[in-house]
Amino acid sequence: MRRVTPPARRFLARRPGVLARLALWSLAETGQAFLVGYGVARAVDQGFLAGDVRRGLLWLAIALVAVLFGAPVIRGVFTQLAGLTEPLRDGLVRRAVDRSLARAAWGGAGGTDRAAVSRLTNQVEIARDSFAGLVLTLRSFVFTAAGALLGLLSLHPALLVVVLPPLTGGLLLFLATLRPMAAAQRRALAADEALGDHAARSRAALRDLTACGTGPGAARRGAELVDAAAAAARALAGWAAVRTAALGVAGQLPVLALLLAVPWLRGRGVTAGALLGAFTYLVQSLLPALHTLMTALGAAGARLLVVLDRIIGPEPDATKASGPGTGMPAPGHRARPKPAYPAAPRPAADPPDADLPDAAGPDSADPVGARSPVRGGPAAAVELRSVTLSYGARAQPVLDSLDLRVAPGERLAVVGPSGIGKSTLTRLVAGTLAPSGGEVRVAGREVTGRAPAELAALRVLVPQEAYVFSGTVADNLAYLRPDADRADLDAAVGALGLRPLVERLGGLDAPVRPADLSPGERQLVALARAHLSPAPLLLLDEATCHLDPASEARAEEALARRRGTLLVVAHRLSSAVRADRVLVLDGTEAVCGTHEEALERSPLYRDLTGHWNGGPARTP
Ligand SMILES: Nc1ncnc2c1ncn2[C@@H]1O[C@H](COP(=O)(O)OP(=O)(O)OP(=O)(O)O)[C@@H](O)[C@H]1O
Repeated sequence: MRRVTPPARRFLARRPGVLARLALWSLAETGQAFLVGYGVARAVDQGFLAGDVRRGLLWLAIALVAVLFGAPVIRGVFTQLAGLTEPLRDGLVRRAVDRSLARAAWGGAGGTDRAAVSRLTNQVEIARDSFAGLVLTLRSFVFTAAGALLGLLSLHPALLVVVLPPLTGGLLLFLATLRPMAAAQRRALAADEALGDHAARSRAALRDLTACGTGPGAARRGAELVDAAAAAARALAGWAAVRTAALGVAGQLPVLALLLAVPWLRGRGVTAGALLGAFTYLVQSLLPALHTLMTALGAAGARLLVVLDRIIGPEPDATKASGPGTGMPAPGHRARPKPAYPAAPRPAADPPDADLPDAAGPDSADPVGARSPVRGGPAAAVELRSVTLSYGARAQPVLDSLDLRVAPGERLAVVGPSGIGKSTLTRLVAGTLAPSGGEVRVAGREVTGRAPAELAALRVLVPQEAYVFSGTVADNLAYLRPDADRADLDAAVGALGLRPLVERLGGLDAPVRPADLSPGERQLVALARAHLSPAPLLLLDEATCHLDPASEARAEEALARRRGTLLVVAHRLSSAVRADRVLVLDGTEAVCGTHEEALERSPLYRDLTGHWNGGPARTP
């Protein structure tokens, strides 16, 4: 109230003409309210009870004309009302836009004010409608009540003694609920905005969520916000119930009091006509006006205060806007930018290979919670046991009873014609696809059904379409290893041949706009990120397809030098030749061996190498 009152006063003070015209039309309402009860009272006392039917009918006709006169009065009021509501709406829109632009300017990229849409549309409309409703009802109540109370006084002062106490008592009771109701309304709006903000951020970060496997975390946060919004709405409904009870008391008690006081009033000389007139005032004018006022004040008034405060009140503290639970950076957050979900599960910050079964001692940390099933010997880096995969109950299997064992530190190239199942195999090994039959193990641990965070500790999958997010170069590189220092980042940049790109962008702290990078450059960034990852298994699914042969060779060599196992879906002969072994997928057949063995045993591989060499198929 304190914050909203001064600008509201200034707003009204600038429009004396509109207010004067509104008051004139409202005065007509006072006369109308007065005449309705007064006409009924005189019709009874001086007309029908006095045996003068004509006079009675004349007074009734006067009361009727007063009622009918209500229509042009309301029309006049509405015409003047637009002179208040429309400038208010324009002013609020201007204010909301100014504020959002200012926030965007402070926040820079990612610092935009996502609640602005809610303020510009929903909240401004709420303010305009609530303000119009309030002006209408408040004004109507004041002028109608003045007419009705004047009428009661003119009929008999004793009538006021009976009617006023329950009326004011009910009003006061009602006014006492306004403050807690406004607080509940504020909480409900805040919860609504937080939910909207979360939904907008989640939509913008869908790729991050999928890439990092943080979808369940974001969904949990969304569910919390939905619960909070529901709780706020319930609290609001609770106060609305209290207000309705207060309304009942204020609305019905005066009539009841008047009924009970009839003998007492008669004893004080109140005539039957005056009593009827008093009931007319209550039932026809005062109580309906009071009812509308209470409803409007309780709902529209509380809403208006809260919404005005959000639009013209002080800026919320940006640092508080994203509490620790939100997992979202605050608008204007300038500290080292992180991907949209910093709480995303990341691989354990152990040194590289700490997770390798052969590197881990008996007491070393076991983030996945399982050990090699083979006692005394190192588990295979990748192990497929009779793995079958069909995309559908009746579909032909893409992989059929495939057995494979890749030793720790080995480099395996997977080759085969388009659509044969190479990506399917990498997704199975990565644990993002469950086999229809058989078992997939990475570092001795079955991957199917594991939580994304556990999978992230075991392997990194770099797909063909490399993912680069808005942030600095360093953010992008260190995403899978947040504790990497400058020397680590620099080493990865050098190893992957990324230095010209980093220099062109302006160094490790320079911002990256993914759209400004070529597909090959994006692949280099993704490969350097994978290079830094502590996960012991690297899966490259045509992750170098946009690189020239020299860059590809350099990247693959760097990734192979990194301690750990490398599984590469190859699209060039050189890639297969560099590998320790080649897995040739050929429908239901699969051949696995060194390059020479594969050439010898697989006609398909011979065809492929012939094609890759640009010449006819080669037979050894
Ligand atoms: N989600 C899916 N639903 C149904 N079928 C799919 C799905 N994903 C892949 N397939 C089918 O499975 C087969 C193997 O696809 P996969 O992407 O694994 O082949 P690939 O060897 O990686 O092909 P490419 O070299 O063209 O990338 C294809 O016939 C493909 O149409």
